[in-house]
Amino acid sequence: ASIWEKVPMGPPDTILGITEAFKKDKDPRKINLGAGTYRDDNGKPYVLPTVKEAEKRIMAKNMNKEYAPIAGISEFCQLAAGFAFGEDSPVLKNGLNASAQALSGTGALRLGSAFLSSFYPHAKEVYLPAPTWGNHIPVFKHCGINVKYYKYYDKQTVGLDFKGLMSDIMGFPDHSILLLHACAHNPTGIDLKPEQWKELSALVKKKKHFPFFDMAYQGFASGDPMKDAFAVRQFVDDGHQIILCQSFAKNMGLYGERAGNFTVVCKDKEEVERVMSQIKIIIRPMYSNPPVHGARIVLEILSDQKLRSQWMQEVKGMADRIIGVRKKLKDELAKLGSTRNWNHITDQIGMFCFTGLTPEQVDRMAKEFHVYLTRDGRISVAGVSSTNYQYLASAMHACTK
Ligand SMILES: Cc1ncc(COP(=O)(O)O)c(CN[C@](O)(C(=O)O)[C@@H](O)C(=O)O)c1O
Repeated sequence: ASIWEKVPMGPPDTILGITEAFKKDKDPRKINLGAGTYRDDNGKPYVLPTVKEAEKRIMAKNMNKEYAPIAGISEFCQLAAGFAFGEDSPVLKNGLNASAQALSGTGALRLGSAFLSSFYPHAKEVYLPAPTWGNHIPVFKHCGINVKYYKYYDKQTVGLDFKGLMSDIMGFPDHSILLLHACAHNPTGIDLKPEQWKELSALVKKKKHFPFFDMAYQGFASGDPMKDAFAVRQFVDDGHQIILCQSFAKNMGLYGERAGNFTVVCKDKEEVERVMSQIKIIIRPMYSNPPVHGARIVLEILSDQKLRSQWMQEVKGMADRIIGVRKKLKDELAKLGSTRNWNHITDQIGMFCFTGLTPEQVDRMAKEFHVYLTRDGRISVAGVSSTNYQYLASAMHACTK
């Protein structure tokens, strides 16, 4: 008998498993609306021109392939932190950010939960929005941090349940850890408005809660990275010492390069030293040090004003294409005679549209129409194009009328 005979078959990933099912489908009309990865209007992956230019410059430098430091390429970490907090933020000016390069957003989340698990001086449990990105749950649980939820999505209005959110957060014990999606909430595409972020910040301050920000889509929500960083900058301005997890997977199209940044905002430089020392102690036995190529690309782009502003245009172009497709899809549903209110398709923001389709309707979309989306009814809008939005609308209409 094999030593591993007791190993059970685990379930496929709720998100990445959709792509597997899509690949198996041979029907030419098939559409993949599962994983949150950008596609151009021809349904193809998009390598940003500024990324290609950055790679050319890196090649020309004939760099070596030595290990990066445990905490990664420090210029990358500083530029990434500046991109989030603002170059003129006191956090950067006074060197209060303990920042380490991470294996993209997931890696940063993992460092954050490991750090909290070892050092958070209050209850080791995190409150996640209901619903949230599926991977948030194991990222915390695997580090021994219990997960609970705060009200977020209002099924009736297919919008934000801000009252419910605020009353939950008011009711939690002081010093609770709150996971906050900085922009482009996944899976609902529903974000707080600036006024609501300010109200939430004041309440979090009153309750001494700990804000743990996940910003995986900066630039992808509104098309303006500075606007998308509003919540993070508001909370820091209000004096919260946040944790921030950043990903360059989407806004730079560096999915497979795993370029991310992890920051703990500290009270002074001495605290930064202590915190950095512990972050390095977590990283060393986990993966020792991060891959250099993705970080070098981000560094090339963020450190060159011309390349950086060209990149901002490219990010805006991606966000604008998604916004345009949302409108086309909503208008087509109306044209087909759907009597449902589909305003949420254009009210929502970022990579995802929370359609409101039930799991059974989602199953029909796959089985009868070869359209693949996650069972919570989320579609990755980037998978919709000017050549497939009509077919998609007809499938959605057929499953919901
Ligand atoms: C809220 C959130 N946070 C962090 C990440 C991590 O991303 P990465 O580690 O690649 O930087 C994702 C990606 N989530 C997906 O876009 C998605 O929900 O489809 C997809 O990439 C994924 O891995 O699931 C995310 O949606």
